[in-house]
Amino acid sequence: MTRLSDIMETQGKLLYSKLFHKHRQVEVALNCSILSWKEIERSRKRSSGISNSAETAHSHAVQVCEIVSVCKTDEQENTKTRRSRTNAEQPSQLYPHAFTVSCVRRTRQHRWRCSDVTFHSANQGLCEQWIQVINEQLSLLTNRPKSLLVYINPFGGKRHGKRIYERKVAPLFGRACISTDVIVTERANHARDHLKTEANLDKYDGVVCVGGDGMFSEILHGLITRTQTDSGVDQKQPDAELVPCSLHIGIIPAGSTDCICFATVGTNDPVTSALHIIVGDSQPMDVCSVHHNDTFLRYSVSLLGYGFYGDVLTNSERTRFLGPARYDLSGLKTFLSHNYYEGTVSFLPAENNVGDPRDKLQCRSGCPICQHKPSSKDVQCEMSEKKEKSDEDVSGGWRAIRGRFIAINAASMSCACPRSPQGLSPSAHLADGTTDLILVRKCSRLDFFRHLLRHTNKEDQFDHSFVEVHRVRKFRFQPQQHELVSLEDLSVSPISSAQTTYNYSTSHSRWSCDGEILPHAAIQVSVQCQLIRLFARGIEEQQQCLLEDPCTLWALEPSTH
Ligand SMILES: CCCCCCCCCCCCC/C=C/[C@@H](O)[C@H](COP(=O)(O)O)NC(=O)CCCCC
Ligand SMILES: Nc1ncnc2c1ncn2[C@@H]1O[C@H](COP(=O)(O)OP(=O)(O)O)[C@@H](O)[C@H]1O
Ligand SMILES: [Ca+2]
Repeated sequence: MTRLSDIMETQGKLLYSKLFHKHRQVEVALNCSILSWKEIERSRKRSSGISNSAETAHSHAVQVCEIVSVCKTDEQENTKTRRSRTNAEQPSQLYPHAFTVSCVRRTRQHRWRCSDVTFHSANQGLCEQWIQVINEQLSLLTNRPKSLLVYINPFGGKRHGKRIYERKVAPLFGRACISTDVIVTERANHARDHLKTEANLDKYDGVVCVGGDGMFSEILHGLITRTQTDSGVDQKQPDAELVPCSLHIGIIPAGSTDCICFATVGTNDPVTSALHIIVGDSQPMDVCSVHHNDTFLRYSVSLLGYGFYGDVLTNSERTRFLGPARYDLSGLKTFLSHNYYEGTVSFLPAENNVGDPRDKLQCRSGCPICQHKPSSKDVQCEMSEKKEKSDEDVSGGWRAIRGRFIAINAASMSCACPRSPQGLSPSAHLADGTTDLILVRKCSRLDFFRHLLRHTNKEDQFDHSFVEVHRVRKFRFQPQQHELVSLEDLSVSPISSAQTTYNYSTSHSRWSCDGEILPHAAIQVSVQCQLIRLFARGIEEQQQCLLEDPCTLWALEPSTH
């Protein structure tokens, strides 16, 4: 790791000045990637034998790519600061000019805040020069969005979407000089339809969705469909080679679960998400395409759940007025019903080099597994090698499992969320071109409860005899076709552990696809590697956050946003 003292001595400084910060004289240096400052008096002491820790405690650095903005300090703000000081601190009055750098500050649990650092000087021209040079460096960061199209679902989650955007996000976008067109949706699928056909996407660097996973799904569908239409690709064909979307998607969490935001950022916090958008982070993401008998149904990026999660979602729709609490009520009801469903799951296992759902290698920022994007050719080569090695394999590498399942879940990402901080598949990857297929077979209520409970702690939820998990590139599900049953049987409930008769209409569950219900139980799913990109960077390792961000620990003034 680069030491702060090294940074200060780096050759090729763009600008170097002695300025005042918090009424102390500091040496401030800017090179093309780092803005750093250290107290002059303390650094002299250091050179006469004071330890390294003192040096670290009074030296500070910010990466240029994490600077939100720089501007002339508000005159009133400057005067206020000077008045609040005693006579002993008069020097600042001699330095009436100032500029403020707003930058990312990491706080606990992956949250980011925007903090201000103000530097004072007697020389107005010098302050202007600093503002100009920092702005020039910021303008070289070409990944930053300048223009965004924002869709707000006013009815998502606790119905706070509009307020969250106006109070917490818009001021930050304004500060970062990002222009926005904002559309508050008036009906379900408004955003999807607008993106599909009407929006002039050439104007924008990204699309921002304010809402939950359902709202994200609208943006996803609008953008993928538009990209395929513009490129002349027929997305309805199961084997279509889809074209990746060029616009990034930002998510401001304002829904009920917000799993896609949580699993890509590490927290559901609107300010953190806004800052990831501002700095132009980029996280590629896999997308599953779901078909029924070669008819396109939907795309999915997080959870495709049949059985338990499908039932939770179906039941929860009737109590949508309860907001996020509807899932707790419906979860309890579904758990007590203890239904299971028969069918056959067939899947194409992923190659060995993408790891295993139980390997405990979690997908984190800069994940080495996701860095390598295999071409469809690579995947096919590897598959045919695998097939040659396996003597019994006569089905092109496909495997089939028939059984009675309480839940069939395909997690294309961890699906971490506040209810389950590690997620349904803690080691699933965001952008490896695979999904983790979790099969929970019929078991006792108590065993299923134990399995569910493990989603809320760090115990291994796959370590049960009735659970198996496979990392796959494609899968199919065919529900059991039951013989027509008598009218008498139709009046009884679905298959439950207490009953042996079938209700024909309810012996099938329904698939929840990122929180939307699919109209068919029989589906074919194929993972499209890195089809979209989010304004995110994956979850940062906690330690990595602190080491990379020394300035945040000691240096910043209390004005945070
Ligand atoms: C004994 C305690 C058991 C607790 C088990 C908790 C397990 C939770 C796993 C949640 C996985 C969530 C996967 C994401 C699903 C969302 O796409 C979907 C729609 O979200 P939104 O549009 O924001 O409303 N949410 C759900 O399906 C809710 C699942 C809740 C399950 C209790
Ligand atoms: N203006 C609107 N009126 C009604 N429904 C809407 C509107 N805008 C979006 N929706 C739909 O609301 C559903 C839930 O939205 P979402 O933002 O995911 O909230 P939640 O997380 O609470 O489910 C989505 O399916 C979306 O299509
Ligand atoms: Ca994946």
